[in-house]
Amino acid sequence: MVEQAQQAGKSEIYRTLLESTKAIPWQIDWKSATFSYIGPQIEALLGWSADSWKTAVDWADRIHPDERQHVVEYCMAQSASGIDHEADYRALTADGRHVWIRDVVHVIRDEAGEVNSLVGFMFDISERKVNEDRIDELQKTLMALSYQDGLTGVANRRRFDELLAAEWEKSRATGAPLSLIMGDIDLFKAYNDRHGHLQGDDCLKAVAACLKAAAMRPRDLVARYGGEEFAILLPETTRSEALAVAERCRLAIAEGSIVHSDNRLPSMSFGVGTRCDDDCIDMRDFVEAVDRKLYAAKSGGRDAIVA
Ligand SMILES: Nc1nc2c(ncn2[C@@H]2O[C@H](COP(=O)(O)OP(=O)(O)OP(=O)(O)O)[C@@H](O)[C@H]2O)c(=O)[nH]1
Repeated sequence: MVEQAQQAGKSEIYRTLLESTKAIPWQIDWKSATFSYIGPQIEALLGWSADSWKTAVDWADRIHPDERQHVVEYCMAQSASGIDHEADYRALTADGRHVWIRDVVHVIRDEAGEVNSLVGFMFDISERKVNEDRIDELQKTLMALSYQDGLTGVANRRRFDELLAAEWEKSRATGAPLSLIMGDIDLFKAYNDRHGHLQGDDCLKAVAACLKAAAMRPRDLVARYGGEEFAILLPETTRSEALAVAERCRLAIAEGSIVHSDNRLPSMSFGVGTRCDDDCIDMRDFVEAVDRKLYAAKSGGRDAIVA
């Protein structure tokens, strides 16, 4: 009698403890797939009353459709194999929102070793998920910034080098032409001396914008190669198409100006090269050859294109 009373007292303590935690305890009978217990705290979290959780189907129906199939299949397979497991998913609330849940599941076996029931805790991990999403976003932003020129916003040298290597390999493998334009602002030192370094910076930004507007295909890449030199990588672009892009760049700059001061932009010289099947030289030699053409355009009088 005393033992029974003690036992009942203990159960009461356990229940009080279970129902005062933030984690939500639950139990499912494996054979009938019905809830034998779920903590009343579930209502505060999701809005569904404890007695509305009758079967495993109620649980599955309240999982976000994007992860429902995966989560249900995974939990069923682990449970059937008698393996403790956990799953993260968005649970539907009674008012149509979703809350990120981590369900931690323990498999209880009977004396014969057969799965008898599942017991677990649901944890509200929405705050953690929000933080994880923020960290993911920050990482993406950092990644993008590490490939961007801080002044002009176009790709930086690092991005250019990586993409050139990748596009070079693609071009070699497929035989598709790959073109490169190298452009350098003419007499930029004099421009800086006349207008000041800050106006020089604005000039670089305006030039970058003109080049971006001229290289329009999705795979084209405008990069700041260094100082006042820019590179434009043009995958699957023939020599004559690349020449047309270079001419568009030259004209855009001739017509462009710095927005706030209305100062005209200095002219720009360009070298253009195309990797074709028959002149499969080394990638570095290719870049150097295009650079030599650029300097030929400079020594020929500037504001010119040499292909
Ligand atoms: N404002 C500004 N100037 C820069 C930047 N990077 C390089 N420059 C300047 O660009 C100028 C390049 O001068 P040079 O290499 O002598 O060539 P140039 O005067 O353009 O003459 P050519 O190339 O022969 O037409 C230098 O004065 C650099 O200081 C930058 O980020 N901002």
